[in-house]
Amino acid sequence: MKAVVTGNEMKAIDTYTIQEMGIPSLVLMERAALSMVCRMKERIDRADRILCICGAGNNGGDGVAVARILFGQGYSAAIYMAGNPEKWTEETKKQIQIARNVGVPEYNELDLTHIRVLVDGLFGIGLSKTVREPYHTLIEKVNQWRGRRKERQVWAVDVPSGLSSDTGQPLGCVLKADYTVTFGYMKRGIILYPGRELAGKCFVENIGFPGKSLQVHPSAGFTCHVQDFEQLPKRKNDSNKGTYGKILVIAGSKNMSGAAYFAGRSAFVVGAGLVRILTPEANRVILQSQLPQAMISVWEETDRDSLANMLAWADTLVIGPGIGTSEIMAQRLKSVFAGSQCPIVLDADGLNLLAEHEEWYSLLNGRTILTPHMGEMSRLTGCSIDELKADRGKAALKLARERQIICVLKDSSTVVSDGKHLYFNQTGNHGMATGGSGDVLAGVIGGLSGAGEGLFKAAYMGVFLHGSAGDAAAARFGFRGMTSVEIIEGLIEILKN
Ligand SMILES: NC(=O)C1=CN([C@@H]2O[C@H](COP(=O)(O)OP(=O)(O)OC[C@H]3O[C@@H](n4cnc5c(N)ncnc54)[C@H](O)[C@@H]3O)[C@@H](O)[C@H]2O)[C@@H](O)CC1
Ligand SMILES: Nc1ncnc2c1ncn2[C@@H]1O[C@H](COP(=O)(O)OP(=O)(O)O)[C@@H](O)[C@H]1O
Ligand SMILES: [K+]
Repeated sequence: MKAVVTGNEMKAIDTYTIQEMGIPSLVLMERAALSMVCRMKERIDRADRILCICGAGNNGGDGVAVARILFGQGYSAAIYMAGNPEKWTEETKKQIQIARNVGVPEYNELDLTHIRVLVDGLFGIGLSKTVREPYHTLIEKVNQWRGRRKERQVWAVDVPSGLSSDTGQPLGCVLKADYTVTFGYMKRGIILYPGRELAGKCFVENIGFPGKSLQVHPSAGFTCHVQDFEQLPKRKNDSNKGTYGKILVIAGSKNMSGAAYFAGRSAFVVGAGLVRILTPEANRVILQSQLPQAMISVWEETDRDSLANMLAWADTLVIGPGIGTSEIMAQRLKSVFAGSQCPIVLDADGLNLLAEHEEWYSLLNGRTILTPHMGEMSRLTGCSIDELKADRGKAALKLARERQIICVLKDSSTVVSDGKHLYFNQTGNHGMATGGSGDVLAGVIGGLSGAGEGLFKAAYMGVFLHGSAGDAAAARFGFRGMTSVEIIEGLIEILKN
């Protein structure tokens, strides 16, 4: 797992490193600039004209140092100081002084005519509120210059200027980058859309912040990488089907057998020992033929005693895909919540029913993972989708804390919260915007929970795994061709490897 920080969290780590650890600010800056130059050299030519646009803050100081190092190595690099000289920080002043001593060319006016590579050191994590003039006009001018011309490159220092490093939203306007080299730790705003797109390809460079800085100023946010697959529950030789969890999937309605199939099959694929699907009679034959490994029970033959037996049997319940929102289903869900004690993954129509029955939260808290997409989240919270997207992390954290549940807020950039921590997902792709993809996720999380994972870990590992499966599916079948069936194949492939 790797930390994902807000601007303020990064500042606290910065300050602690400089003031308490004694690493001088200029040393960090030099390392930041060196790491950036190293990345750039893999992708630029010696003949390229490079212009570093620098603001008054330390982001500008980094930009000046980048220009000076490139110039010293024989590249055609120049500087344009965009910020107000009265606001230059001490470090930035020092960098300009060094650059002038060395003889790095300096533009007095912004002229992009012959430039091929632009380094954006206008604003970093110090940007507050909406970008003011004259910077707004400057950013628009650079964006126009870049246009869609592939031969022109923009490299953002730390974060693209104008982007909120906390929410991924533009603060008025953003200088669109092809590459971003971010220092210390990944920033939330670079993972969350539209920031992820505006930042281009991102490199995280450790420029010497000691681990102790993060221990003293821990971040609430984190993300997972491929090595975190190690965290998945281990399988044992000396085991049986009861070892890996019994999952009861309550899913499907008369014209929706697929939702039950996807959730049930995915729970099996991540390793569940036994899966039982409770669904209407109309789905019995379909599911028995499509998913013979699952046990099928039907609502029409379920009385109070048999429901109690099923609930006592299950280690985890996955509830909601394709169940509809009828009054009779609402009554059934209430009996399920009241009659069970095990973890619950509540998805889709289960969430829509919950939005109409707030009193159910008292039956759910402490043992439930809610997996809303933006529309369902809007129904659950009463906030508009735009309000939710303005700060996804905050929205997930708030619901989780207030309702004492785990919130998986699904989107192109999914976040997961237990009310204290925030997982930011980096796997997955637009090929996953396909019917049934969410049902697969519910089954994956249910399967992991049934295998004994804690709720929060089952939720974020499930999201990580599901996105990775989507990436494997896209690699094999392409974004358009892949459907939820291929996402399940992707799951099988990555879990095998
Ligand atoms: N401690 C350090 O010395 C280090 C700093 N680093 C760099 O320093 C950056 C942070 O530096 P700063 O804290 O100086 O901040 P920034 O350089 O990101 O931004 C501050 C500047 O932007 C102006 N500004 C802020 N909001 C504005 C708005 N809405 N419209 C117009 N102007 C606005 C401020 O007046 C100030 O001049 C990081 O992003 C990183 O690039 C790195 O070099 C790592 C080490
Ligand atoms: N553009 C995208 N990038 C990454 N993941 C996506 C994207 N679009 C959708 N997803 C993922 O696909 C799943 C869709 O879930 P959901 O909307 O509930 O689908 P359904 O109701 O069809 O099952 C979520 O896990 C979501 O994060
Ligand atoms: K920048």
